[in-house]
Amino acid sequence: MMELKVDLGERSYPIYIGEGILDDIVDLFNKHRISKLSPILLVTDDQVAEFHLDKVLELLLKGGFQVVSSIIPAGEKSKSIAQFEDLITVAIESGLDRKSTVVALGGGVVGDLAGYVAASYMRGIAFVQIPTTILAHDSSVGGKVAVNHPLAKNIIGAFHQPELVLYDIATLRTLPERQIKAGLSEVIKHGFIRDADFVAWIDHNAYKLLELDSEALEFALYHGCRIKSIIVSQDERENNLRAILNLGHTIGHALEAVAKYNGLLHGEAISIGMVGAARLSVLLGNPEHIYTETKRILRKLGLPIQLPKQLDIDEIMVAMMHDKKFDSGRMTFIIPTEIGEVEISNQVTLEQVSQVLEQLKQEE
Ligand SMILES: NC(=O)c1ccc[n+]([C@@H]2O[C@H](COP(=O)([O-])OP(=O)(O)OC[C@H]3O[C@@H](n4cnc5c(N)ncnc54)[C@H](O)[C@@H]3O)[C@@H](O)[C@H]2O)c1
Ligand SMILES: O=C(O)C(=O)C[C@@H](O)[C@H](O)[C@H](O)COP(=O)(O)O
Ligand SMILES: [Zn+2]
Repeated sequence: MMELKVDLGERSYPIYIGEGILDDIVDLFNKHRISKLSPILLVTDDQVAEFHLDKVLELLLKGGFQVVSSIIPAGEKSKSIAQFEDLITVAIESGLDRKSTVVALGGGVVGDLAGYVAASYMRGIAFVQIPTTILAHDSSVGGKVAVNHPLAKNIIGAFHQPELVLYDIATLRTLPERQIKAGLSEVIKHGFIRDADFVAWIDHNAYKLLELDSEALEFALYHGCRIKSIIVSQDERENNLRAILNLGHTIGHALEAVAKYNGLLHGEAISIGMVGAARLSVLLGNPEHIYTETKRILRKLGLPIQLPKQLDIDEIMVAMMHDKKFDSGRMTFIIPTEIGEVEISNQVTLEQVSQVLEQLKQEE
């Protein structure tokens, strides 16, 4: 089992990564003092439940924990105020108290939603992340928890760090192919923002990653979590530096909202957004290879690079104005200045943005 630390003073916590480590869940929960006297609310979705819920429930119950499980419908639409309220109802009716823990078993949707329940219930109770997607190497680390509003992605949320992250790579073997590719979008994002060698490694090992080769996967997820945890440790609440983790998200989040959280996966939207950020970079005077390389590698990972033609550019522009990085009338973009390096910029004009959105519809 590999271990990383998210270094946040008294809110520090470990990320455990390894194949088969769900078997150690009881020992890890005991080590991190998860209460056995108060009920745990275990949140998962109907697809994850099919493959992984029974095992987790059985281990926890045998280990002496009291567990109430709640299964939400799979998919981004569950990151809603309505679903949040339903889970709070379950928490009240099941007698969760201040010593209770919310456990998220699933991808980023379950993690963000369950985390927001943990952040809000009785003004905040303990939270554990058990990520089951590749993408969730990102969402399970860093404490951003949220639900969506029809007009703006993740606009209702909090910062609420987990007690621990238990990442069993064996759970990834039941993932559909499209979700594997979407997850790799955030893995390569971590390379694009901080580590050109990691990008080169992913480029070289792309096919191994797509086939879920154990060694390659473990290295990529460990490295992705490591880059994320270093950045979060320096700027937990996104006062500045942490915004670089948003590469591709100014455009990507707007695409998700305009698509009504349906049809475009988060990782896919971010892939298109990263091509957009690379195009903006070139418009701002950076070398052309930033765009061509970004696009080539994302394509190699089987990710979309073209903005869906049915999405309306004016609607996307309006959605971008609701981005949390929008500041004093200007959009903020994370701009790659080289492969593996980025800067935070609010120097991009609205004309440049709409020009790039038009170009993104023509990408091939
Ligand atoms: N909080 C953060 O820092 C952060 C970071 C990145 C992304 N996010 C959020 O994460 C969400 C996307 O996460 P995601 O891509 O994991 O989506 P997801 O949670 O919807 O999972 C993707 C799909 O895979 C299924 N699934 C999950 N694990 C499975 C498994 N092991 N086997 C079979 N099927 C499985 C799910 O049922 C779902 O249908 C978005 O809402 C995004 O905004 C948050
Ligand atoms: O952890 C962060 O910070 C990120 O930006 C990671 C992103 O991949 C993630 O999608 C996050 O939820 C976006 O945050 P938001 O503040 O733009 O909603
Ligand atoms: Zn993201």
